[in-house]
Amino acid sequence: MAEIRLWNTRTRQKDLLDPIDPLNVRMYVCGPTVYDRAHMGNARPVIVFDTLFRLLRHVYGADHVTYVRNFTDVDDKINKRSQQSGRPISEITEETIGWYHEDMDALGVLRPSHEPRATGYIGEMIAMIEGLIRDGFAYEAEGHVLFSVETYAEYGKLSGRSVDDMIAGARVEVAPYKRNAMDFVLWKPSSADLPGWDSPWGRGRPGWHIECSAMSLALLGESFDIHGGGNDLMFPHHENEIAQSRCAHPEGEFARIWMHNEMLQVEGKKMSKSLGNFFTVHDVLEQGIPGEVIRFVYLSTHYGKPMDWTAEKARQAQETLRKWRGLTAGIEPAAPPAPEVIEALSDDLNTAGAIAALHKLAGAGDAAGLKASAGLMGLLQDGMGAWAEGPRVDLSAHETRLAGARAAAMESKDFSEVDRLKAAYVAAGLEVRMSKGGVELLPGAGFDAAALEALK
Ligand SMILES: Nc1ncnc2c1ncn2[C@@H]1O[C@H](COP(=O)(O)OP(=O)(O)OP(=O)(O)O)[C@@H](O)[C@H]1O
Ligand SMILES: [Zn+2]
Repeated sequence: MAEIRLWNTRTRQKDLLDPIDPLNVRMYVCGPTVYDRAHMGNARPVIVFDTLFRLLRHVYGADHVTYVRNFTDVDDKINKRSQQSGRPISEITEETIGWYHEDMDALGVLRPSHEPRATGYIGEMIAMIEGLIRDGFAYEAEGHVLFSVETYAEYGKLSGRSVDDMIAGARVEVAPYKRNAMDFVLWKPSSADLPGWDSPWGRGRPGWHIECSAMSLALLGESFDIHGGGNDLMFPHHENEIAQSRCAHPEGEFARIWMHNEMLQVEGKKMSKSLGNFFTVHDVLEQGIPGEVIRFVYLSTHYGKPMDWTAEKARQAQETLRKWRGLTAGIEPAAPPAPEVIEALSDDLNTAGAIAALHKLAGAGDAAGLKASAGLMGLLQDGMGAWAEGPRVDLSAHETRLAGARAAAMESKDFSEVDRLKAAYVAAGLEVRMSKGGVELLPGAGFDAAALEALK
């Protein structure tokens, strides 16, 4: 059996994955807050942990892995969206979850074993909060329940911060009823116009952090193998999850391995809704970029490194996938996938190394090995390759035509025909490269063969 090693934020080293129960390897990943379409940054953890899910299923057996990714469907951002738009909350969350499934399916992502919605686990959250109050880890104040960070000596250990650092670095909400500025909300009161549930502390709603603690406990138990999410969640969200879960169930370990993906960036800054520097997965798919091209681009960079999305990366990925789709058309995948690919993935999910191994398989003409190994990474899946089908247009005739027009224009000094052709090629989704050496036409993501046909 392949040995899987994963970088563990908690221990700051690559740890061997030694499942608590190899017959049920368990992973929890923080999912989206559902009030808007997922942006390209949000897709990164989804693709990363889907690839890990696929590897775990391969190594331990598809029936021996439980993967939970939640939907946060109660949150102040959702309330605000509802108030601004005048639409009911349930309508917004249902619609957003539908979009999320559509978009992630298009990226070749498997549905997790469970996709719990926070609103389905309010009773479990209340029970956990009651236990925390009973055991002295939390207190009630003015209708709120707060977790007292001073009661948990290891608070801040995951991200390696002291409580003083955290106070200095974080935008902590100062409230008169807090005993310590770092204490965080487990439960808060709801006015009549906000969603609320009856509780021992009056009608209210949960804080964000307790949602993940309650859902992971209900579906995975007190101890499980892997917890994942973006590194933007490490503090405070994951510190708070740990504090709540470890104090509510001191006999359990909560999560053994903590994995954090780095951010998708735009000009050196995290792509985020608050900065407004985002574009959605839906936008990119609508531009005609196939989902598996997006997936390939993401997997080309190790999850632990920041990355940018660029049109050039997408173009190269599309070219490679087109070639590989041609090579593997009608071929049955070999079983099992190539050992080099499994080895790379087992080394802290080295997807870039695995893609290098796929290139070698393709270079050696091992179509069956390529298909099986790419399949393990969610690439070259059946039913996702329609974009690569259909007759390939012979661009060489167009290249000759443009080169001829240019040669004529050099003589006549009238470049109007060259300009007309160039504009038509660009409009058809081609990239036009003209140098002294010659003319090259490269199909981009939005390539439209029909538009070329129409070119007179
Ligand atoms: N730029 C990014 N790159 C990679 N992962 C990201 C990025 N932005 C958010 N994520 C991840 O997306 C997942 C969903 O998070 P969530 O729904 O809370 O995002 P969000 O709060 O809507 O995003 P934003 O940070 O833009 O407000 C989390 O695991 C988070 O770490
Ligand atoms: Zn979480």
